[in-house]
Amino acid sequence: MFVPTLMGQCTPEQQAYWLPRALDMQIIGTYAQTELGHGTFIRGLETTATYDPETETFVMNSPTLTSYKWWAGGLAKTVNYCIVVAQLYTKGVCHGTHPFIVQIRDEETHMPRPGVKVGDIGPKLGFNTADNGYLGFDNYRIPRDNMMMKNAQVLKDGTYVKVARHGKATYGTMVFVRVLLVNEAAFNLAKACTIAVRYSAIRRQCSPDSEGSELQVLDYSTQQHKLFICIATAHALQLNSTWLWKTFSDTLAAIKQGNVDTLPELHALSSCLKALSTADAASLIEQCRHACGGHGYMMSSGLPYLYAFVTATRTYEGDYTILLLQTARFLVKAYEQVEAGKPLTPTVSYLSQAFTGKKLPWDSSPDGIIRAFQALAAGKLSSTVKSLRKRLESGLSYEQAWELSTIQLNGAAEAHCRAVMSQNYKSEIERLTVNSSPNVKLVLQQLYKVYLYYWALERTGDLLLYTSISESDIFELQLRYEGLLKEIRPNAVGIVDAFDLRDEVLHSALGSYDGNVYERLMAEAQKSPLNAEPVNQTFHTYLKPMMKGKL
Ligand SMILES: CCCCCCC/C=C/C(=O)SCCNC(=O)CCNC(=O)[C@H](O)C(C)(C)COP(=O)(O)OP(=O)(O)OC[C@H]1O[C@@H](n2cnc3c(N)ncnc32)[C@H](O)[C@@H]1OP(=O)(O)O
Ligand SMILES: Cc1cc2nc3c(=O)[nH]c(=O)nc-3n(C[C@H](O)[C@H](O)[C@H](O)COP(=O)(O)OP(=O)(O)OC[C@H]3O[C@@H](n4cnc5c(N)ncnc54)[C@H](O)[C@@H]3O)c2cc1C
Repeated sequence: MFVPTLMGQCTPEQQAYWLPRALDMQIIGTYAQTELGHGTFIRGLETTATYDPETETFVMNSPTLTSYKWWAGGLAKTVNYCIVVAQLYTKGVCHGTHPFIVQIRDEETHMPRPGVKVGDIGPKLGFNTADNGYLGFDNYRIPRDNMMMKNAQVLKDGTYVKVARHGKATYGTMVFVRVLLVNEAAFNLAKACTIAVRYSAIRRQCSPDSEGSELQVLDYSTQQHKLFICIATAHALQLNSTWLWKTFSDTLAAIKQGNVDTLPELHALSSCLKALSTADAASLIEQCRHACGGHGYMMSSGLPYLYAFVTATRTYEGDYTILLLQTARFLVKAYEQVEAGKPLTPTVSYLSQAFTGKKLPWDSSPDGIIRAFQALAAGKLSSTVKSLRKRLESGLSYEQAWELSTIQLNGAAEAHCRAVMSQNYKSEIERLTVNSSPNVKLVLQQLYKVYLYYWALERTGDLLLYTSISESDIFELQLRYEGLLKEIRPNAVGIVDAFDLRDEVLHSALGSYDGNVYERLMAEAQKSPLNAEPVNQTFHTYLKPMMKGKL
């Protein structure tokens, strides 16, 4: 995040100085925004940067315990520079949060600079190879030029000048990383399903027909139900990430030309796609672990590590709930635009046809299911706006009415995101398989249908509310879904092999290409320090005295 922020928040002159140093690793930096007391609410950050025109420096301070920076990766022991997000004061006025480049350690000795308090935050659920740190300042001075001045400037005399065309331009790095995280979610989920599918082809358990041999667990319908949605979701996330990256690049190009019109839609999209992709990836990686039974619980399976790593992505760079609420703000505005007969931006354009007051006729084709997901999102949005307005009519302020409606707002944003993801999944497959063989197309279509049927069956309650789907339609869809799992089964191992992940990347005794699961589990077990000696010292120190009654 250090380098992208240098690129996105510095003037060309600042970039010319800082970027070569960072890219050559002459300096190592991190992004220190979150504090002990505030992560989500950026406007509530407490670290201060007060401009002193006498010395042309900013004085950095951490006025409270809760103002200590907390979490930044590599901050504890590795980095010598930081981007610090702090409340900017000049001429006695607070201008809100701004980013600053702050040297925290000596470039030769690596000692913390006087006035800098830095350390490690301690062990975490995962991410333990990153020395996430804390950081506080005591009247620590940095040169005026170290304020990142692309979007706002403080002149030598302390005059504050706003440059950016958009009020949230300083949040740019977060948008960029949210876009990257969709890809990260796809990649890690692909790893987990490669491990779980390969293992399920090796693992044999139970014999449904008592005379026959034991089945590969991958042959069980319930196992296919657990795993094939993971493969389909990895594809859906990968294709959505490609699409989102293009949307991001187009918006960035427009911003460079001075046009910020598409930024709100990019923010709404990157927020909900980051939220849903990281949440889906984390829960499906856990599902892959379940699918591997006891051996999935071994660290040597690679799955606990993957889960611990990915579940953090649901929180960092904007918590799941918070980001969905950002998308919900955008959706409520889109609803109002429909009411006012105004045009809508592309990803919400489906809303213009949606508020008919009638249930959408159910159509179980893939296109029909996407339309049903859109109807569901529109229906939820409409009910949410009704709740919001009812609360406003009862005399509540907008903020109070909004707060009370946030559960529904999140539901509407989640449904919208699922509709967008399904639509993108379809259009990206079509775009990318124009020249593919019929068999490749067939397999990709099967996985795509698994995704649609799975989520339709997960959301039958909502579909009953907002479409004309009947009990027999649901029954028929269930049978079709179960049939599809059997069609995919013969290709399942080939499909995960096609992710093309090397054994070194998977790092799993269960998921290696050669399938030597039991040999690898045993080899990994031999590495346990407890196997280094036949009798452990604890026997002599504790067990023997206890058994002899001498403890
Ligand atoms: C593969 C890479 C691995 C990288 C490892 C990364 C390790 C982790 C790093 C981190 O976690 S860094 C810290 C990240 N922190 C966060 O993400 C904090 C989350 N919080 C926020 O983003 C914001 O505080 C908020 C929730 C968006 C709210 O901000 P604020 O209070 O300032 O705004 P609002 O009043 O809610 O909204 C006003 C207005 O602004 C629009 N808006 C908000 N954010 C953006 C944005 N990024 N871009 C464009 N527009 C934005 C928002 O939609 C509102 O618009 P209107 O509705 O008023 O039109
Ligand atoms: C592994 C890891 C690495 C990180 N790396 C960095 C880094 O490099 N740099 C950095 O600056 N930060 C980093 N962070 C911090 C991270 O960005 C924050 O933890 C994250 O943004 C969530 O903020 P929070 O911790 O304040 O959670 P909180 O906001 O305190 O969330 C707690 C709960 O309150 C809920 N909540 C909060 N506000 C509202 C609201 N308005 N409405 C409804 N519910 C609400 C949340 O949904 C959540 O359920 C990292 C975090 C982790 C876990």
